[in-house]
Amino acid sequence: MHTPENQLMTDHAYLGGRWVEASDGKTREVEDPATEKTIGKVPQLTEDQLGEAIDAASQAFERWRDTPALERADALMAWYQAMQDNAEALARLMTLEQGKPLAEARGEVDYAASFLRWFAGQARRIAGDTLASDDPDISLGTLRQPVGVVAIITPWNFPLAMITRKVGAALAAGCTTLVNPASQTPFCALALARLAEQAGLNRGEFNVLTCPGKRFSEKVCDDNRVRALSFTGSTEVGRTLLAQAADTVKRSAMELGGNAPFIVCEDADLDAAVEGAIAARFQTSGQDCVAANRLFVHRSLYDTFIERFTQRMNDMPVGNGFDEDIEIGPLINRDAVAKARELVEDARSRGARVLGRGQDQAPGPRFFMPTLVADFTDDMRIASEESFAPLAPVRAFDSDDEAIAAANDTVYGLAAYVYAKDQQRIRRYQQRLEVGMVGANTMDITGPQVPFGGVKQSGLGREGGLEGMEEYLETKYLCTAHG
Ligand SMILES: NC(=O)c1ccc[n+]([C@@H]2O[C@H](COP(=O)([O-])OP(=O)(O)OC[C@H]3O[C@@H](n4cnc5c(N)ncnc54)[C@H](O)[C@@H]3O)[C@@H](O)[C@H]2O)c1
Ligand SMILES: N[C@@H](CC=O)C(=O)O
Repeated sequence: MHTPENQLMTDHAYLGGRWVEASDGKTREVEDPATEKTIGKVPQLTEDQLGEAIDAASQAFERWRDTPALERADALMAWYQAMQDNAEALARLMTLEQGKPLAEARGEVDYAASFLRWFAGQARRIAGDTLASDDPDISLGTLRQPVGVVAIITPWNFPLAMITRKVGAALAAGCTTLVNPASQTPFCALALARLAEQAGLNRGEFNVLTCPGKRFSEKVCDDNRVRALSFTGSTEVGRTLLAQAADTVKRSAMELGGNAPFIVCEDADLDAAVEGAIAARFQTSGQDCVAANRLFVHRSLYDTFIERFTQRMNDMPVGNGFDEDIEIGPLINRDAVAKARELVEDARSRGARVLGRGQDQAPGPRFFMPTLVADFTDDMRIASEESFAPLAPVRAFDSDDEAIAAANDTVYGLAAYVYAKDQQRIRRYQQRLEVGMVGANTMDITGPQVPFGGVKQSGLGREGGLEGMEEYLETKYLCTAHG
């Protein structure tokens, strides 16, 4: 198991600062999606062990919440440094279990580590207020305090960054954390735990608990000591978790699915728009919550856009993420490929034009060749479903009002992109698009310092930025009578 690809690979879960197997010996296999070969096994912790983890995190909270902010910041910085020192091993592990091309995996390691550095800084900026009092003998103020033990459930598409964006903020605030990583990508999470241990987070502040998501969510949602639930994943599972968290009235942060529109206006720089659309649609092999899921192009540019986009798309190398120059890796499982194929067939049967190299060129059962579906209409499934595949539906529009109405015609509201030159037009789009994030003339919108999150059924709350710690802090109001 300890090949050069996976020197950080650990086949034990991390509970209360100890490396443990499942008490009933049960394990689950993890596969390399590119080859479908088993790369290792991780324990499936029992319900009792999850109870032990809650005990450990609760005890750790008693100590961690009173640890000086500077010490919490130092621990996060040591963890950041350990990630940087092991960046290549982490990236290779990610490509192995998640499948993303190595260059993208390296980018994610850097992105993931950046949250630890950012929140190390923010740990020292937690501040309450002094409020104006109507009575000179009474002083009024607020105190910011950590909410307590936080349960965290994360997806497989960004196996490091979706953890550090939450855990960095929670630990900085003084909370302790119980993380349940996606079953497809537990090794990245366990590698993070190894590095956290090196950084001194080894007494229950950060637990990585491998087991089925449902077992984890039922246990933590039932326990009053767990005061917050932070989830990143699909809207469908998010709804279930919100209902579960309601029983013990937990603080809930939800980063859910998207259906991002990518709008190319009549005055756009077409070359930039094509490059932006290629990146926004195909990064992470299309498995990105902020991926451009629907392309809207002004009719005056439509045919040229399709021609250039298709040319560029057909040049993208598809294959194992470890191979040089690969731009599109495998999808996470065969169901994802089957869904993408169904979406294409549904669109074709309703009159769309399907462009691309064809699925018979796919280098294996988990690969989906990048495909453009031209002239999509509202009755097609691709108009409303998140494809999570390298599949780009495009259609023409005639006016900005029409594009905005079409873009907003979805239950999702995570990200949107607009390409245009006129600044007033850009402003209008930014104001009227019903999303949490808008990129204008760029698709590169994320970073540790920005408030990432969605509106409508794309979620509740923001991660990163100044807002990212709010989920993990309570405001206590203090009223003091003097004399
Ligand atoms: N908004 C964001 O920041 C963001 C970021 C990344 C991914 N996503 C979304 O995540 C989805 C893809 O990820 P996915 O397929 O892993 O999503 P998913 O909802 O199927 O799974 C996410 C996590 O939830 C767990 N889970 C599944 N069912 C559960 C249940 N009943 N109870 C408790 N836990 C359960 C899984 O084990 C996994 O760890 C997409 O919809 C994507 O848009 C959103
Ligand atoms: N691409 C997102 C994660 C969503 O899948 C990010 O940049 O944080």
